[in-house]
Amino acid sequence: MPDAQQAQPNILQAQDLRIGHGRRIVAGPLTFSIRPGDIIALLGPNGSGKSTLFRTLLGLLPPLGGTLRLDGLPLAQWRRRALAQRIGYVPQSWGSHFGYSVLDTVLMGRAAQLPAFAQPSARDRMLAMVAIERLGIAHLASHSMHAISGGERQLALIARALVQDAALLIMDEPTSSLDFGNQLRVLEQIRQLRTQGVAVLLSTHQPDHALAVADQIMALMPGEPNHLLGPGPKHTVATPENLAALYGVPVEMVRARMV
Ligand SMILES: Nc1ncnc2c1ncn2[C@@H]1O[C@H](COP(=O)(O)OP(=O)(O)OP(=O)(O)O)[C@@H](O)[C@H]1O
Repeated sequence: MPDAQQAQPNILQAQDLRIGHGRRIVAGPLTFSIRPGDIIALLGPNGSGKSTLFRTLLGLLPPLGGTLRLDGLPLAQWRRRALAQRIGYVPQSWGSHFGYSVLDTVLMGRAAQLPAFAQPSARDRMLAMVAIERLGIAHLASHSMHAISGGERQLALIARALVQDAALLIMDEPTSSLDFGNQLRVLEQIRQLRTQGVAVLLSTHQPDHALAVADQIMALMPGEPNHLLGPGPKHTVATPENLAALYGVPVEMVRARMV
């Protein structure tokens, strides 16, 4: 990590955080911090608590222990709108029943930055179109979100997060339903966010994607409750031994390069 980045104050800091549902602690204690420009990949088998962690970081689930601070202030003290201006979220799927167009959906990303009830401006529309073009879906701008493929919908949701101007983007398996070309395109977009000082925390079931895009990796290791390995430099966390312990299968690694 460059020195300048290390000197930046934390955006998010979790100290001995315990996460879960009701009284059941799924994982913890978790201690990590996220600074501007960090790209951190979160690995963990099915049911290990990745979504539970994201929901906790988004203020949708209360921590079951420890502390969680955004810009130094306990997360519980943040108002929802202010939180949405600081943290953007890219879900795995689009749950809306409304037939919004791709452009309208991406424009919703600007809403967090606008005064309440304000209409998006020409600049907001321009920023939305730029993001749509960056992700290669300009030809779908006027299409309904219901009338495009799952992978195209995911690209639209990533475009929506890009225009949000949030300091931290949380991405739930951002490449899961994308074809090979779009996976590389999205990983490249994520890497470019670092140059804009945006921090990204993303989950993935593909360790090779974590190695391709992240600076640091952390993993929810099996246990009662699950515990955190890392975050640390990617090649020290994603070792064959650690990945074998994480997924319960023998792992051999070969180095390949993404061009
Ligand atoms: N709403 C809920 N109420 C109670 N328990 C839940 C709820 N949602 C998830 N869980 C449980 O919490 C644990 C962690 O689930 P979570 O969805 O966070 O895992 P995950 O790592 O995101 O899994 P996947 O990779 O399959 O998406 C699991 O044991 C799950 O059954």
